[in-house]
Amino acid sequence: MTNAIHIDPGHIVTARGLRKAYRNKLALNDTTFDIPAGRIVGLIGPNGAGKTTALKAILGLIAFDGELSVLGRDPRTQRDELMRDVCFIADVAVLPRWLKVREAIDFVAGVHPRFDRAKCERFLHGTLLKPDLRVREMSKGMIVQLHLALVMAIDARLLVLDEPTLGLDILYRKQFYQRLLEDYFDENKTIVITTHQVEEIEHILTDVMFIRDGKIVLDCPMENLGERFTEVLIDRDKAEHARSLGPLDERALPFGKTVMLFDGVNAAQLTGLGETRTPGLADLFVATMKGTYA
Ligand SMILES: Nc1ncnc2c1ncn2[C@@H]1O[C@H](COP(=O)(O)OP(=O)(O)OP(=O)(O)O)[C@@H](O)[C@H]1O
Repeated sequence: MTNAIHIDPGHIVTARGLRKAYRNKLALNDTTFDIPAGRIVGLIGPNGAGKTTALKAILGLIAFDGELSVLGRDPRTQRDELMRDVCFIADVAVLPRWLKVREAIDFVAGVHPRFDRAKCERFLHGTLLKPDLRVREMSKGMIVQLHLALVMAIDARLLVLDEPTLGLDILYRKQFYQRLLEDYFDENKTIVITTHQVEEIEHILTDVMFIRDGKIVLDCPMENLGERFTEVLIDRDKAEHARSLGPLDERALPFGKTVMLFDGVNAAQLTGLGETRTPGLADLFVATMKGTYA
């Protein structure tokens, strides 16, 4: 049965029916998705949804059941080959505190064949990160800058980022994503990012996947969200009729107004109910995940 899945050569990741059980908890439960090349995919889900487990499977760091192809390889058996084309940062707290900037560069240069030292030094130029500065002397934001410089100097086809900006202030977070977009991403690269900070990455994503209880519950290119989902500011006297169309979610606003979110309801049926717009990713996330902690 192995290798029975059809793998589209344009896809960087093909996952079919992934399953990972931790004692009595299913972290991945028939998880199925594709990641095409040249995309920036947000894997978004509540705490404990299985995001990190999915990334660990992609990186060949855990055992699991199901079919998974990453850059045409099985991460369980071809991890070493795979790592030549894949780059990841788990989180920014992993660098040892005694490490100097120059040693961090030497280390990555030693372990990663696609690391471009000159490019890394260009990224560091103009920052406060001088070669002899130690990690313990850096602020959290400076550690992120170092990480960014190290990671963006690696010419990897797939970059995997698990909560890359956790614990950092909004200025650094914005800068991180902006640089990722401007200085790293191109059509030959694919980026997978997990995060809770939906609003900040929304504008750089090309695709979004929502994961809940180990299952992909939404998988959609950003440009198609508007076709599928509509938010309507319902006129007071239209609420009953609107409810009969089965909104995914409903929330009250001041002055007796109501906002309803519809999935796949024809635009023609919604006109006349009130003002319509495409929902933001955060509202969509909240609506989709309702009842998670119930
Ligand atoms: N090593 C482990 N041993 C036991 N259970 C684990 C282990 N790793 C993860 N789990 C469980 O698997 C589930 C999925 O965890 P995972 O870390 O993938 O979630 P996540 O979506 O990344 O969550 P968060 O947003 O909180 O980081 C959780 O219920 C978690 O408790």
